[in-house]
Amino acid sequence: MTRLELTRVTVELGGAPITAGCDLMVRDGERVGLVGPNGSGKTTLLRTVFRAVDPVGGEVALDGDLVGTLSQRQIARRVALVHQEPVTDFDHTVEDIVALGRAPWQGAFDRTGPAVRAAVTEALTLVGLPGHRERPIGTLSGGEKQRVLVARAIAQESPLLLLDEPTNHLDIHAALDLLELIRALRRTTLCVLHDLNLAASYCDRLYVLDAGRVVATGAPADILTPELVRDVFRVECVRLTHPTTGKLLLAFTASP
Ligand SMILES: Nc1ncnc2c1ncn2[C@@H]1O[C@H](COP(=O)(O)OP(=O)(O)OP(=O)(O)O)[C@@H](O)[C@H]1O
Repeated sequence: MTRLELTRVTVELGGAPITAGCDLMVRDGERVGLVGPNGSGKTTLLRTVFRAVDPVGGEVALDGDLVGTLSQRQIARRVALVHQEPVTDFDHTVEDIVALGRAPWQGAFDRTGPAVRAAVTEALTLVGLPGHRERPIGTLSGGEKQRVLVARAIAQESPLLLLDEPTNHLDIHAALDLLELIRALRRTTLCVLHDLNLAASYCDRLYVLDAGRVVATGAPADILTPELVRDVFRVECVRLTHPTTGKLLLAFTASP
């Protein structure tokens, strides 16, 4: 069982308010999306979960435990992060990166131990990169790098997965592939996504952030109305139904 609960979370950075009184819950097994315009506070909210940012107000709880009472190691056993920056550390091999996922579970970090090697093999096989183990990370494509970060999260065995724009640098095939891979992992996930159609097809529920506040939450088809999209994202759209998946499909036009 895993459960993430943010209650009235308020964050200030550099003396400026970034989020204000945000409530957000991710229940066991759910795939929850966090959407909103650039600068609305999505990444900041995500960062409160692993204490990269401490709120000035409100609470963040993992399975009922306030994250402020947990060590980084305890948090890392419960939460894995797949972030948006491409891996730029050219010197490390794929194996080095994935093995880092085992660090929260080890006494003295030993990335060459047989248990770690087995975990790396299993994770790389799951993400479809079993032959990439010895490759320097800098030689991989953007899609492959993202898969390596997912493999690291798999090796971490944390029940909650946080994803910050995981499809950002990916072409549409790689983006759909990655989301399908994450869906197949069946972890509880909170995922920041910019593409509302990807969010609508991938997520059970969405939270919409605007200027640091949660302005809507619910099933994508219930909340992504033309009015909300206009108010929050400043574009016009019409709602369609995907002919094969039956999912909500938004067709956008720039506002006049
Ligand atoms: N360390 C910091 N000091 C001051 N302001 C910050 C800091 N980090 C972030 N901010 C500001 O907080 C606001 C929210 O940023 P955040 O990255 O959370 O937004 P976001 O919704 O994830 O944006 P994007 O979609 O562009 O990634 C932005 O205005 C940003 O400039």
